[in-house]
Amino acid sequence: MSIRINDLTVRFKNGVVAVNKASLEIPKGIYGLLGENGAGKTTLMRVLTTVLKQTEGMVSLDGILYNEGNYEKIQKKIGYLPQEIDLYPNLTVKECLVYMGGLSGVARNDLEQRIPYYLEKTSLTEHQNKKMRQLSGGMKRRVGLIQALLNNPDFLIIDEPTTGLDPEERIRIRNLLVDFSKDRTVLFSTHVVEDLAATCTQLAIMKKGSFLYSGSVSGLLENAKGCVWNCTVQNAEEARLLEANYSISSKQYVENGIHMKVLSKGKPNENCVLDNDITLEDAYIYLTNS
Ligand SMILES: Nc1ncnc2c1ncn2[C@@H]1O[C@H](COP(=O)(O)OP(=O)(O)OP(=O)(O)O)[C@@H](O)[C@H]1O
Repeated sequence: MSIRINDLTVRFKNGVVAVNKASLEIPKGIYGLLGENGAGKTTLMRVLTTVLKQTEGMVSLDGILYNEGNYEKIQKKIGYLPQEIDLYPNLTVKECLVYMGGLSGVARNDLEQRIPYYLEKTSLTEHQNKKMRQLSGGMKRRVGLIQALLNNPDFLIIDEPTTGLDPEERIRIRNLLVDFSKDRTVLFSTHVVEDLAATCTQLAIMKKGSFLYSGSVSGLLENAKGCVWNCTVQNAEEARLLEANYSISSKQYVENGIHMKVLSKGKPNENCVLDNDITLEDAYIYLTNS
C-alpha cells in the first residue's frame, strides 16, 4: 500500500491556492503530517479521501489513479476521521456505529465483531448505550475514530485524532493506531508533535501548500543538530533580547533566572551551552523558522 502524489495543486474558486505543486510518496506504516495553521493539510487530506477534486496533478493509491471513474473503488479502501465530525446526536454510540458501518458497506457479521473490539480498545464499552449528545468531546472523537476503522481500510487518514483526549486515552489511541498501521498506511495529521514523536518514523511538513520536508524523523532531528542551545538569562530584558533575535522552543522560570531553549545556527551568546537532547518539536520549529 503506497500513495503517490505528483505536482498536486488545489485552487479554490476564490483564488486561494491551498496546495501548490506538492509531491510526496507515503509508504506503509504511520506517516506524520505537520504544518502551521492554513498550511494546506486538511485540503490535501480531503483530496486523498476523494471529498475534493484536485485542480492539477496526479494522485494514486496502490496504482489506482484518482479520477471520478475510480472514486468508488478508492473510497472502499479508505477510512477518514475529519477534524470536525458531528455524529448523530440522538443515536446511541452503538446504533451510530452500526449505522455508519452500514453506510460504508460493512457486512453485518463484520460489524458485530469489529464494534465491540474497537469499543473495548477505545475504552467506550461502558458508554455504548449512551446517546451521542451525552458524550464528552474526547469520547465523541473516539467514536469518530472507530467509524473510520470499521471498514478495515488499507489507508487510514486521521486529522487530529487525539484532540481533547486525556493523557491516558491519548496514549491508548496512539498505540491502537500503531497496531493498526501494521501492513497498512496511516496518515496522521496533528499539531501535537509529541504524538508523532511517539508513533512515526517518517513524516512530512507542509508550509504554504508545499512540502518543506519529507523523510525520516531522524533526518529532521539531524538537521537541527548543533543548533539547539540551553541559555539561562538573569532577567526579562535579556530574555526579550533573545526572543527578538531567535526562535525559542521553550522558556521556564527557574531559581537562578529564566531558562530558554534557543534555536540558532551559531552560539547566541557566551553563556549558552549546546543541547544534544533535541526533541522533534525543536527540530520542527528550527526547520519552519529558518
Ligand atoms: N473551501 C475553501 N475555500 C477557500 N479557501 C479555503 C477553503 N478551504 C480552505 N481554504 C484555505 O486554504 C488554505 C489551507 O487551508 P487548510 O484547511 O487546508 O489548512 P490546514 O493546514 O489544515 O490548517 P489547520 O492546521 O488550521 O487545520 C487556507 O488559506 C484556507 O483559508
